[in-house]
Amino acid sequence: MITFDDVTVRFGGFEALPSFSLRIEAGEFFTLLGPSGCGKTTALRVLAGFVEPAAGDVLVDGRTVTHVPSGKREIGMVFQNYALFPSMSVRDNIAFGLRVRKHSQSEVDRRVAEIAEQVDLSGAQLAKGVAELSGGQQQRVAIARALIMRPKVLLLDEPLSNLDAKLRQQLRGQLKDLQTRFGITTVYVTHDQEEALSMSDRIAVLDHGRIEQVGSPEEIYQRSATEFVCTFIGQVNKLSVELVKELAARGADRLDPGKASYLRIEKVGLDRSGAGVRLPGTVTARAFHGAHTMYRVRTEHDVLQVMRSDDRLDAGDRVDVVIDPESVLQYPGAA
Ligand SMILES: Nc1ncnc2c1ncn2[C@@H]1O[C@H](COP(=O)(O)OP(=O)(O)OP(=O)(O)O)[C@@H](O)[C@H]1O
Repeated sequence: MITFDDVTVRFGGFEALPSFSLRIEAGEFFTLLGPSGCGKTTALRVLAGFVEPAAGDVLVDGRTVTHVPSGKREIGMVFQNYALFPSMSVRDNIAFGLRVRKHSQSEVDRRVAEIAEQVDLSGAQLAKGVAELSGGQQQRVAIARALIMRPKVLLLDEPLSNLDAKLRQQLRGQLKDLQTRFGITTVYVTHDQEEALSMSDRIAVLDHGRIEQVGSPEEIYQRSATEFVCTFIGQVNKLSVELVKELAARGADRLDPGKASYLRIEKVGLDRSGAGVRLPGTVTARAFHGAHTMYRVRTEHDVLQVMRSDDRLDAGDRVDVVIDPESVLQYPGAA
């Protein structure tokens, strides 16, 4: 549906995207995830037609659009700051694109009413000025304004990052529901790994303009392909050479102590019944987070961060740390 074929983008002498290739399927909720400056917005802007690549092509529905002007690409965009017209009413903001294209008044009225209902904006809200709406409502206006043009593709550039944490969480679900309901191919840009994991069908993790891994949220998280992906997604313990040697000596002979080794914080067992290699440890710190508790546990070789759903332990408690060698992720590189 969307293809980036060897796309290279340069700003002066700097290559923001070197030979970027990616395929996004029709109807997918696809996320470009990576740290600040990794090139995700640049990739989105190439797709939208705001940045022209130095080499390579972009295809939408099998048609090359590399040199097609932005306005003719049938692509809707929602930005971080919504880019709404502050002096216009909600209704006029949503109707803007149709009016520019000279649709009849009755057609505009019909489509505004239809889209407002789909994104849950009431008649009273349509009559308000955009500044009178909350951040979350303004975001729905921005989405309605994009969707009313019936684009083939919806691009969302960090659309939740201006909102407070609680609302952001709520809107993740709403946005995903909307996308499912419309079935529209969506490309989402974020640096927030939790957002990416909870909303996406597939994710591309980017670093320095290069794709490190493309996969489902589960693949990216459970089978991180590179050390960068492993440490960028979720929280991990880097294991010492001594600890990996001990695991290897105690039966985990697939583990290579010469490699960089990681264990996700929720994979460290503190439960006698767990399967794996047991190591004596002492809890040195505890932080209660409500739904889970974080512990620091000292073992002979390492201090491990541990996330547990129960909070029965305290600093000073002796515990059995249980490590299932199958959960250890290893990568070439410095151990
Ligand atoms: N118009 C431009 N001129 C020069 N350099 C640019 C331009 N746009 C982006 N860059 C550079 O290209 C790189 C990628 O930028 P981009 O905005 O795509 O990153 P990003 O991953 O979206 O980051 P953020 O999350 O901070 O927005 C950065 O190093 C940035 O400084």
